[in-house]
Amino acid sequence: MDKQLHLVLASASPRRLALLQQVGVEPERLLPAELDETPERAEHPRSLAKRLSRGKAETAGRMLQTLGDTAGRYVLAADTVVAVGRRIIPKAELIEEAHDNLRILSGRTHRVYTGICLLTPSGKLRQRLVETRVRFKRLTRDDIDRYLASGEWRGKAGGYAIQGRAGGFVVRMIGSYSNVVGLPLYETLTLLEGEGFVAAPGPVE
Ligand SMILES: Cc1cn([C@H]2C[C@H](O)[C@@H](COP(=O)(O)OP(=O)(O)OP(=O)(O)O)O2)c(=O)[nH]c1=O
Repeated sequence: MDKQLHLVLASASPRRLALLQQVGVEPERLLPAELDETPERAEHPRSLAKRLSRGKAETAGRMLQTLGDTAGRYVLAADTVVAVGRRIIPKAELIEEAHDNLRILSGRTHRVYTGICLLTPSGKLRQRLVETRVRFKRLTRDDIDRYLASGEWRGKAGGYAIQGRAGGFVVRMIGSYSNVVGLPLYETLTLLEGEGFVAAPGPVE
């Protein structure tokens, strides 16, 4: 027997929604939470991903309270951070930032951390932090120029999207692929199943 939770996805990311739907989870509502994503001084990338995912869930939870819409609601949020060692490779908004990011990632192994946070109707926070290691090929000037022209880097942690052209830069990956795209599916399902979620049988559209 399937059991859907009354789930609110605190995200503006179409990729996070698509990943959830891929495994049969259909949020009842989307409630993006805008947050200042600036790291604290010397903050470790994994702490940042954890802190921001929690902040997004709590912010959306407060918004629901204001709207008087909390009864039985679960809130799910995530945050993805790319890092080389302790160095955070920021989300690229400008082409110059994307260029600098790709130069750093070229020929190196980096880590992608996604924090996920589930806020339950009784106010409990359930959190996970998932890490994937990714090694990029050495990028030529041409690789970088073409990638910048694609625009796929915009708004992406680390300045790239593995689900697009940058998939062709990946020499090796250890860990969850969905974690890199922005929502680690195994760990997310485990959290939801811990709260009683059971996916509907049969193929997902
Ligand atoms: C590394 C990588 C990141 N990303 C995306 C996932 C996230 O959307 C984004 C990281 O930024 P986030 O701040 O984690 O998420 P967001 O601001 O896009 O969405 P929201 O906070 O509303 O949930 O980068 C990819 O799509 N592919 C990749 O390969």
